[in-house]
Amino acid sequence: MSVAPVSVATLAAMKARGERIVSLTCYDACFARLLDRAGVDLLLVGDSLGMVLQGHATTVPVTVEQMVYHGAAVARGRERALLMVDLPFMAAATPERALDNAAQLMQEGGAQVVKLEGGEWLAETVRRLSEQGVPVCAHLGLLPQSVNRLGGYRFQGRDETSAERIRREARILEEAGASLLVLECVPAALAGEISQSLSIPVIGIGAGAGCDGQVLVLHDMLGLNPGRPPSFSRDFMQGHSSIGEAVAAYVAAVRDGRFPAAAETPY
Ligand SMILES: Nc1nc(=O)c2c([nH]1)NC[C@@H]1CN(c3ccc(C(=O)N[C@@H](CCC(=O)O)C(=O)O)cc3)CN21
Ligand SMILES: CC(C)C(=O)C(=O)O
Ligand SMILES: [Mg+2]
Repeated sequence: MSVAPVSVATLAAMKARGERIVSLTCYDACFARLLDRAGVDLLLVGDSLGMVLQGHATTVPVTVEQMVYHGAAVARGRERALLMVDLPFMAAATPERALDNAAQLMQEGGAQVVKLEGGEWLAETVRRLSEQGVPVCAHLGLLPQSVNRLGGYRFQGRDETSAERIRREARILEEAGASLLVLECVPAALAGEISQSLSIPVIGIGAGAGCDGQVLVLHDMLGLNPGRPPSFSRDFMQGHSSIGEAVAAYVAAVRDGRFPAAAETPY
């Protein structure tokens, strides 16, 4: 028996009902099948694959072609879960480039939602994409594609000026037509406030339990991070003897609001 596939409308309805949205990154068909069957709602083919799979120090080297390759693999494994793909570094540098690259991600890469990193400057791009029928996920807070400007992977929005900028940009991108928002590494109070004030679902990573949903990098939550895992992650293999069990435990913990706990909420 098949199940109704998840759409951005499904996620909006979940937010309206107060049901938490469960998301993980996913880069291949095998994991897509496993995560889909475990009840993950939203699969993100993240450009984090440049670090996790390819061994780069940042996500900057990742290309649109590589996102298409992994997107298509995940698309072949999924059935119910919605498939979101990152536009990688510089792929949304102009609205025209963003439209061309989003077309490729959707037509060849199986993307059902396209995610892009950045604030107010992307409003026109979000409007154009959404006019063309592309569901867009905005991404604010820590922007890993800007690591060379930022000088490291640090929490954002910790002072009032920067918090107010994130609030404002979230509003602007929603008004421009974004269907979803990812908030990465921002204080829980700020993320909770933005989640309540926006009508679109807000998915947090390192952003506390007050968001409408949670996302983690798959390898981090399976304890496969070779270095020190980010402080906001949890190793769900602890106490579980299979990957399927660990993923099911993550799904249940997010749904019940048990993840992230205080220990995984640095600010
Ligand atoms: N494996 C992996 N996990 C991720 O969450 C992730 C990636 N890769 N690659 C792309 C971005 C980069 N991200 C990162 C990477 C490191 C930290 C980190 O170590 N943060 C410190 C806090 C730093 C500070 O605010 O001073 C931490 O302890 O969490 C955070 C986000 C999130 N994304
Ligand atoms: C960390 C998430 C949100 C992401 O953008 C990625 O995995 O690339
Ligand atoms: Mg990304």
